[in-house]
Amino acid sequence: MTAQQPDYPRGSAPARLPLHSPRCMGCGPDNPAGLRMRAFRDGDEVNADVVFDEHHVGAPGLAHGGAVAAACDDLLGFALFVAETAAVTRSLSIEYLAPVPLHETHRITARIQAQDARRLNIAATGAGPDGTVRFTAEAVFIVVSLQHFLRHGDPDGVWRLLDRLTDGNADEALRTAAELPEHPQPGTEEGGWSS
Ligand SMILES: CCCCCCCC(=O)SCCNC(=O)CCNC(=O)[C@H](O)C(C)(C)COP(=O)(O)OP(=O)(O)OC[C@H]1O[C@@H](n2cnc3c(N)ncnc32)[C@H](O)[C@@H]1OP(=O)(O)O
Repeated sequence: MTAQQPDYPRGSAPARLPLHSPRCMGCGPDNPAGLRMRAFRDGDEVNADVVFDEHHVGAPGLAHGGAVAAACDDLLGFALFVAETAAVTRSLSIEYLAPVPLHETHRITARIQAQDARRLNIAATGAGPDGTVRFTAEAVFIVVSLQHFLRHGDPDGVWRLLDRLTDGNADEALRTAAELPEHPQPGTEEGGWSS
């Protein structure tokens, strides 16, 4: 059985955020073993519903702790749209407060707690259908330039992501990134997604 991400069932006027990639383990619709989360921005918060299924089993009937951590990491990454900077997870800490049953919808909500130079502290909560918080996450993200992804990842995939984020201006974004220092400061023009 495959997790079916429900349409956005709660809240008001959320803005759907772009995928990290079609095969992203957290948000990619084309990853059959993925979590297929659909992330939304609601003011300074981001959220997504996740339904763990047989691909994500730990103990029988329950989600694997690593799958819960993956869902949190992916949603925390969407908070970068609020910060308007590219960054990567440096540390991630999960509190598993209660078992997470398969096939139940969990709403994960994340918010930036603090930003200091290149360091972003981002926190999330994950609640079951009755609103009970079953897990929380705290992470440190470190701001990086686009060169980080070009140097270490798949340049074609980065190009496609940028093309979506910049309305077809990936060429210019990548050209500009190539002229930037490796680690721009957040809040500067160089630190933004469009740089
Ligand atoms: C484009 C789509 C984006 C989607 C985002 C999805 C999020 C993800 O899942 S990313 C995947 C998992 N993460 C990774 O692959 C990251 C791998 N790690 C790295 O590449 C490097 O360690 C990297 C870039 C984070 C930092 O490298 P480097 O620049 O050498 O860092 P380093 O000098 O050690 O530390 C940088 C700063 O962070 C601080 N810092 C580092 N770790 C921590 C920590 N755990 N807590 C607090 N501060 C820390 C350091 O003190 C330092 O601060 P300052 O600049 O003030 O001196």
